[in-house]
Formats: sequence, C-alpha cells, structure tokens
Amino acid sequence: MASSDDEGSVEEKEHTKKKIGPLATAWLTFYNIAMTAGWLVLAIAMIRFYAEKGTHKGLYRNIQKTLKFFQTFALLELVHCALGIVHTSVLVTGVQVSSRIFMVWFITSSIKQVQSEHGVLIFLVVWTVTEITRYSYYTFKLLNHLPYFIKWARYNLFIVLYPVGVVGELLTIYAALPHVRKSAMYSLRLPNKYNVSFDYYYFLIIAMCSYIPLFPQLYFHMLRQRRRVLHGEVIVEKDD
Ligand SMILES: CCCCCCCCCCCCC/C=C/C(=O)SCCNC(=O)CCNC(=O)[C@H](O)C(C)(C)COP(=O)(O)OP(=O)(O)OC[C@H]1O[C@@H](n2cnc3c(N)ncnc32)[C@H](O)[C@@H]1OP(=O)(O)O
Repeated sequence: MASSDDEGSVEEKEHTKKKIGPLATAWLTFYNIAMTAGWLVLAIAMIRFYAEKGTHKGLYRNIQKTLKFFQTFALLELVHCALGIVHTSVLVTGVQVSSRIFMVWFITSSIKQVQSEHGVLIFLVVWTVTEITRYSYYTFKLLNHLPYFIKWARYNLFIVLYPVGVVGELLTIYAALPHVRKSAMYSLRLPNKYNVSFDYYYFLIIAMCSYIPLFPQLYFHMLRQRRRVLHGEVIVEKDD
C-alpha cells in the first residue's frame, strides 16, 4: 500500500502530467481531428473500392497516396512526446511509428509485387479501424465529451487487432523476400567505394525477428494503459 507521501507524489505526478496549455490543446485537437478524418477517408475509399471491384487487388495502389500522407504525418507524435504535450513513452511511440513508416515506404510502396497480398489487406483494415478509434478517442477526450464506447473500443479492440495486424505485416514482409533477393534492392555489394556491404534481404529477416522482442513491449504497454484507464490502476511508468 503506498504511503500518503507516495500517494501524494503519485497524485501530484498524475495531476502535473495532465496539465497542457491552451495552445497545445488546440494543436492536439486539430491534429487528432485531421488524423481521424484522414483515416476515415481511407476507410471509405477502401470500402468503395471493394464494393466496385469485388477484390482487394489494386486496392493499395488506389489508396497509397492518402495512406503515405497520414501515416507519415504520425511522425509528429514523436514531437508531441518529446515536447511533453503528450504524456506517453517516446520509445514505445517511436517503435510503433517507425514500424508503420517502414511497412508503408520500404515494403509495400517499394515492392509493388506484394501490394495485392492478403497480408496487406489485413494490416490496412486493422490499422484503419485502430487509428479511427485511437484518434477519435483523443479528440473526444480533449473536448471533454468522451463517449464510453469510444473509450471501451480504444482499450479493448487492440487486444485482438494488434496481433492480427502484426500477422498481416509479417506475411507481407515474408512475401517480399523473394522479390528483394532477386532484385537486390536497397542493397550494397562489395567491392564499392564505401567498402561497406548491406543486404536488404537479410535486413528484412532481422526486422521480422525483431517483432519477437519488440511487439510484446508494445502490447504489454497497451495492457497497462488499459488497466490504468478502464480499471483505475495507478501505474507510474518509469520515464523513458
Ligand atoms: C526501422 C526499421 C523498423 C523495422 C522493425 C520493426 C519492428 C516492429 C516491432 C513492433 C511491431 C508493431 C506492429 C504494429 C502493428 C499495428 O499497429 S496493428 C494495428 C493495431 N495497433 C494498435 O492497436 C496499437 C496502435 N498504436 C498505439 O496505440 C500507439 O501508437 C502506442 C504508442 C502503441 C500506444 O499509445 P499511447 O499514446 O502510449 O497510449 P494511450 O493510452 O493512447 O495514450 C497515453 C496518454 O497520451 C495521450 N495521448 C497520446 N497521443 C495523443 C494525441 N495524439 N492527442 C492527445 N493525447 C494523446 C493519451 O490521451 C493518454 O493520456 P492520459 O490517459 O491522460 O495519460
């Protein structure tokens, strides 16, 4: 049981962490509304494409500009953490955002042969549902009118969507391997003027293996957030 001093320090920490200025609040409100709208546009475009074509083949090419813009715009979340206007782990956010940027720019948009893989459809659908939920949660929270079902969705859907999204990403990277091996894309063979070699094929295998230690960190972080927000558990995260 924490002593009154500890409770005080924890309460103070909880209280001080929540205070952000009106400018930061206005920016975050705009940012979250824009991101919610962007991912909603993506969702509508995906639904319309599938309704018209009856297949996901060609879907990625149809939505990739919008996806690239809004997923890359999410890099700002690292700035939010670094500036302290959002109280969450820079490390966790960094791994999450970099994995998305990697999937969009260095796998799916770079290797056209994988764009019709089922793995791409899986992660596109999962990302879209997740981000609409997440950004609308932040928006309503900032506006102090948070419907419970949005809060419930934010801290429950990930339990299934996170692993499903990871499966979709891993299937896509795996499907890319033969094309990367054949094309030697993004690779540097010796001899060269830098006297350095780099093989993107083996980098992708290492990236796939890195999901094993990294994904559980993100998942347990979300489970801690869930306990804190839905069950009022006071979790004092060590500062990253
Ligand atoms: C370079 C090569 C790399 C290759 C290697 C790759 C390896 C990768 C391994 C990892 C694999 C990950 C794969 C990912 C797959 C998917 O995403 S599948 C889709 C499903 N995914 C999810 O459900 C997770 C979605 N992502 C997130 O939730 C976040 O990105 C997060 C960082 C993982 C967790 O978010 P976090 O902010 O830490 O938690 P919250 O509880 O939401 O927020 C904490 C507090 O911060 C406030 N906040 C955060 N952002 C904002 C904001 N934009 N605006 C306002 N407020 C914000 C939030 O309100 C909370 O505040 P308090 O409740 O007051 O504390």
